[in-house]
Amino acid sequence: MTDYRTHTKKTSKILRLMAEKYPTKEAVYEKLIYLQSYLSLPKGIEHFMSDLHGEYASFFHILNNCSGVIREKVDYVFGVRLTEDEKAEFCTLIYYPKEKIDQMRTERRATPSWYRENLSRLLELAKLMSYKYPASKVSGFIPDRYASVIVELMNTRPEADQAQFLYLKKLLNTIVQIDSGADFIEAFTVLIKRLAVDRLHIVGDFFDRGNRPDAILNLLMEHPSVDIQWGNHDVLWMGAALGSEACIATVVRNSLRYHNTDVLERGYGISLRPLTTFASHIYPDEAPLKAAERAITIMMFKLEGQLIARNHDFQMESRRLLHHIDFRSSYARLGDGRRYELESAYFPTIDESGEDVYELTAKEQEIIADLRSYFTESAVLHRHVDYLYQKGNLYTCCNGNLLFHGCVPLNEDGSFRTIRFEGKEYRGRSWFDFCEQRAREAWLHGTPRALDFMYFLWCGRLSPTSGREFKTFERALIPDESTWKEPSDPYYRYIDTVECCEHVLQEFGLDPKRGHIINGHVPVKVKKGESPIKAGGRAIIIDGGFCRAYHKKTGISGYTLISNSRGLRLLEHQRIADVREALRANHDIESVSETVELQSCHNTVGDTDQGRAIQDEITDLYNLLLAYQNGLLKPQN
Ligand SMILES: O=P(O)(O)OC[C@H]1O[C@](O)(COP(=O)(O)O)[C@@H](O)[C@@H]1O
Ligand SMILES: [Mn+2]
Repeated sequence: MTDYRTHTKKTSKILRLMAEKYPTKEAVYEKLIYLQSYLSLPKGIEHFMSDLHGEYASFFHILNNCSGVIREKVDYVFGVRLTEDEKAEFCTLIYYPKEKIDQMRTERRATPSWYRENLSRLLELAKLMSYKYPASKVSGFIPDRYASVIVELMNTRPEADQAQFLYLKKLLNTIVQIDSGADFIEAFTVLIKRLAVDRLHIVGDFFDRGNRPDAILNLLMEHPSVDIQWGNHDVLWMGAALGSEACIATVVRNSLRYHNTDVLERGYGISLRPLTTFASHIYPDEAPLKAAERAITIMMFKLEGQLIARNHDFQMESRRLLHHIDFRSSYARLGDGRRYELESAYFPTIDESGEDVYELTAKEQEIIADLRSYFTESAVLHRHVDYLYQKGNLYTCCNGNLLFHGCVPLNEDGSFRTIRFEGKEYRGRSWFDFCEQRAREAWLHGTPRALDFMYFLWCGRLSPTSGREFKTFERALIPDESTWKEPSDPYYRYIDTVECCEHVLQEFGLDPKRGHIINGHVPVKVKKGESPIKAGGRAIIIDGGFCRAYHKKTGISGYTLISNSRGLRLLEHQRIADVREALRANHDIESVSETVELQSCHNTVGDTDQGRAIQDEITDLYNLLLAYQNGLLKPQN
């Protein structure tokens, strides 16, 4: 009885709230008709990318050419009506409208007929691409200032009727005559790009290696529909911004290694001056950058060592190695019991005879405190980190697929690994949920334990974003490369088996037979014949190496995975293009397309997560209509 009453009370509360939004029967009809029919349209196009690693030029181009989709649509619409050169030039106009128009003006080719011709081509393309969307959604994609004229243009049917043909001609002529051709071209290109990508998923690693992660994030922040799955490099920077000293030292070290100090200094206003001055003092024989890298590396090992010592649950004891250095002989004893010679025996900042090799010197403390204040006070960095927290998660379940950067920790036999942490046990999804919660604690409360945790997420063997035992100590200090190999989680082997994929999908509440796992983190060595498609398409690893440093390894320059109404398709981007190159010769990134999965029937909006939410709304609307009809609620007139 009580249950029934609470239930009806709750229902009528929902109905009353809905009645405020839809006060008349007509308003309910309108919404119901719209939602019901929307469910039958093809599902929106999702694009997935990962491991952007600061490669702004490539990302900018791929965002502008919508991963190659625009070129395909142009081919489809204009086929042999335009020559290859004309199509290439038209594509460049869509990718870079402002720059292309400037170029045409400088070359005195921007004639009224050029404007008219291109506007009419853009209109034709936009019309074809809009068929997948309800009209109201299309108008939402049009930049406000031009909405009414573009809607008018989109509604013309010149092929059906002579009067319509003349009407369209007049519209275009007037636009050009009053000198607004350039504005309208630009507005159309915005619309076309929105129509090409309904949702963008970035499966982690914005930062490090490439030099403009800040510009990537600025660009992305303008995109209307994005979600992010954090990568290990992202959590490292997030931890640094929030004040973790171990994260700060590592970020600075990575930037120095890749000569990317501009990101820090110019992008985020973080001065490395105190560090470089100090470093050139203690390593006078080294070049300034090298000296700074050496100095911060030792600080990083000290801070990391302290952090590992106070966090046994991270299970990273094997990474505390400074105290295994025999400073007199300049050898270090590693976990395998063997002694390895060090690259250098010179450790001016370590008190070799002292009690604690992990203690920072007074000067080091001063430097890290300075750096810490720069990181925690950089407004630009904090805007980016807030965005990563707002749009990002450790994993995302979207339309039946599971997205995360690294791995689900497994045992050697492929079962989920149980992880003990602070007296509790976690495995599979519960471990992801715990890790995400702790990462959010760092953002919301900045607790020391959560800040330490961010470092663990960056490089912990059990971290879902890493899943590798980093050999930073060996890579930095021991020339013998046999010590550099980083053992990784069994997940990275098992992911090639259908059984493992199904097990993981099920663990995250997804249909094991229909879902896919989408990961980044591990560069796919295409050159060596490795495929990004695992377990017959149940998992796809889309780290194609946007980052230049990895091109040699992967042999390509990045992937975009595309999910449309017919299935999944992978685009392999062949070589980097940039704006100048595109404008000079209308060059595009060449992309090779591979079908991962082709469905026999089209997926509709009704088959998506959004579709299921709409279905709920429809049920509520029917109930409201019923309440209006049977007098439970009174509609307004
Ligand atoms: O997530 P990613 O891109 O694989 O980066 C982490 C890797 O980078 C490293 O820190 C190596 O970096 P370097 O190439 O700069 O030496 C490895 O130890 C680690 O496995
Ligand atoms: Mn990674």
